[in-house]
Formats: sequence, C-alpha cells, structure tokens
Amino acid sequence: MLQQRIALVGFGAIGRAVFDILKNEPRLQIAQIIVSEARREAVQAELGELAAGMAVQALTDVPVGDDRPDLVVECAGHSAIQAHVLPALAAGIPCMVVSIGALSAPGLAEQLEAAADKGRTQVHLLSGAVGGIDALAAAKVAGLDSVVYTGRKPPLGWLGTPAEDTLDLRNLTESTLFFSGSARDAARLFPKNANVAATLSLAGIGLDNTRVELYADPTVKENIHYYEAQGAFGFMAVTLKGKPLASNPKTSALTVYSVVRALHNRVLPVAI
Ligand SMILES: NC(=O)C1=CN([C@@H]2O[C@H](COP(=O)(O)OP(=O)(O)OC[C@H]3O[C@@H](n4cnc5c(N)ncnc54)[C@H](OP(=O)(O)O)[C@@H]3O)[C@@H](O)[C@H]2O)C=CC1
Ligand SMILES: O=C([O-])CC(=O)C(=O)O
Repeated sequence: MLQQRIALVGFGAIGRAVFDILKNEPRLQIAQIIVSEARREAVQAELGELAAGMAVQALTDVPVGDDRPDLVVECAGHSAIQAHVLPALAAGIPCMVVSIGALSAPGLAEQLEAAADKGRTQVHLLSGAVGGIDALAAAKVAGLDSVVYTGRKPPLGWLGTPAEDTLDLRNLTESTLFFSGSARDAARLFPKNANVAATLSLAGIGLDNTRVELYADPTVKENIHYYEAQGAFGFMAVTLKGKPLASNPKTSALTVYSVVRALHNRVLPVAI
C-alpha cells in the first residue's frame, strides 16, 4: 500500500477541512501542521482534541532533516510559498500548492522552478476552486489564442480587498464590475480571491495575456468562475459555481476537494 507522511502548511479554512477529511485515512498521514509561532501552542492543544491518538505536531517550519515529510501541502496564503515551499523543494521534498497567485510576484515562479530543480523534485500547482485545467493545459500544447476569465462572488466575499475602495459591499444592490485587467494584476491585488486567475494563466497563455474581470454580485450565493479559451484545439467554456466554505466565504469548498483528490492520486492504485 502506498503511503505518504504529509506536512500541511496552514490550518485555516482549507487546512482544517482537509485535515478533517483525511484524519481517518491510513494512506495519507498528516504528521505535521505548519503554523505561525503565535498560533503554534494553541494549534497543538487543539490537535490533542481533534486528533487524539494521532501523532500530529504543530511546528513553525517544515522539517528537512530526519523527520522530513514525504510531501508538503500548502494551504496557507501567498507568503507561505517563500517561507515554506521554496526551502522544502530545495531540500528535495515535493510540494503541492493552492496559493498560486503568489507566482505573480516578480521572479517567484523562476525561484520555484530553480528550487524544485535543485531538489530534483516537483511542485504541483493544484486546480483549486476551478475546473477544466487538464483540458486548458492540453489545449496549450497546440497553441492558445485567448483566455478570458470572469470571477464573481457575493459582495461579502470581497471584504478586506481593494474592492472596498470603490464599493459599499454591505449595501450593494446589483452586480458590479470593480476590476478589469491582467491576471498578473488581479492575482497581486486580490491574493485571497484571484488565485484561480493565476492558475488559468499558468495552464494557458500566461499572467500578462489572460484577461480578467471581477464582479461583486448580490444576486449570487456561490463563487462563480467562468472562462473561455480559444485556440488551435477549438473552443472551450467552463462555468464553475462553487459553494463557499462556511468558515471562509472567500474560499470555495471545491478547493478542499482538489487537495484531497491530488493526495488520493498519489496513493490510490488508480489515479484520475
Ligand atoms: N487555488 C485556489 O483556487 C484557491 C486558493 N486559495 C488560497 O488558499 C489560501 C488559504 O485559504 P483559506 O484556508 O480559506 O484561508 P484562511 O485565512 O482561512 O486560512 C489561512 C491560514 O493559513 C495561515 N497562514 C498564512 N500564512 C502562513 C504562513 N506563511 N505560514 C503558516 N501559516 C500561514 C493563517 O494563519 P494566520 O491567521 O496566523 O495568518 C491561517 O490560519 C488563501 O490565502 C489563498 O491564497 C484559496 C481559495 C482558492
Ligand atoms: O475559492 C474560490 O472560489 C476562488 C478564490 O478564492 C481564488 O481564486 O483565490
């Protein structure tokens, strides 16, 4: 039986939900949870209750020595790529990443590639809240002409973002466009909301050529991702209406399931 010892980076909405799904899965043992120094003791105490009988350690860094995990799964935020994913890759530990918008920062994509090369390993950018990445990345082989993405969330999903500079999100009465531009700018300006734009770009025609529109829409309850891609392969359009996590309305539950799916694909006899 294939098994993996996993270090989970981040124990917020996604991390907790992944932990909850996997805690009784013998093939996928979450051995370490990487959190900030300020939260470490509290998380360790909580794990004592959540995971009685399991040896899960709350740590502030991914161990790269004797106690190294087989795999690092990032579900924390953009800063975690520099802090935890780069060193793990350089030490030869494969990583999965959901905070893909971080790769919009100058030089970070190249640093990730170099670290993975140095460690002779791979970083897997997960599909997260969106679907069709397999088709888009395959279509890229023959050449893509355009990829256009629209992200639409209920107004409260945009709280704490630059959308608040121009919109009264708590009192919005109609669907309102507040960002139109490149995926690079979207990912930089909306680090907790536009990872999907970056994912589509990296699978498709890049962060500067992927066009993005973002809407706050009081008529919807889901986080809606819609994109169209045109190229030598033909045409595709995807609509994904993702239910938000109760613990974080910015994040679609599908992101959690995409992590679990990727992990299952590493250990189950049949990968799909
Ligand atoms: N690819 C995709 O489709 C999607 C990607 N995402 C990405 O996933 C991230 C996490 O989402 P979600 O779980 O909903 O967010 P939450 O805010 O609920 O949780 C994030 C957790 O990660 C912790 N954290 C942040 N930075 C670090 C770090 N450098 N090291 C260790 N822990 C850290 C935070 O701790 P603290 O509070 O102490 O900072 C917090 O507990 C988002 O920020 C976004 O980048 C989200 C949705 C979709
Ligand atoms: O979870 C979602 O629906 C998408 C999201 O936040 C992101 O792209 O960062």
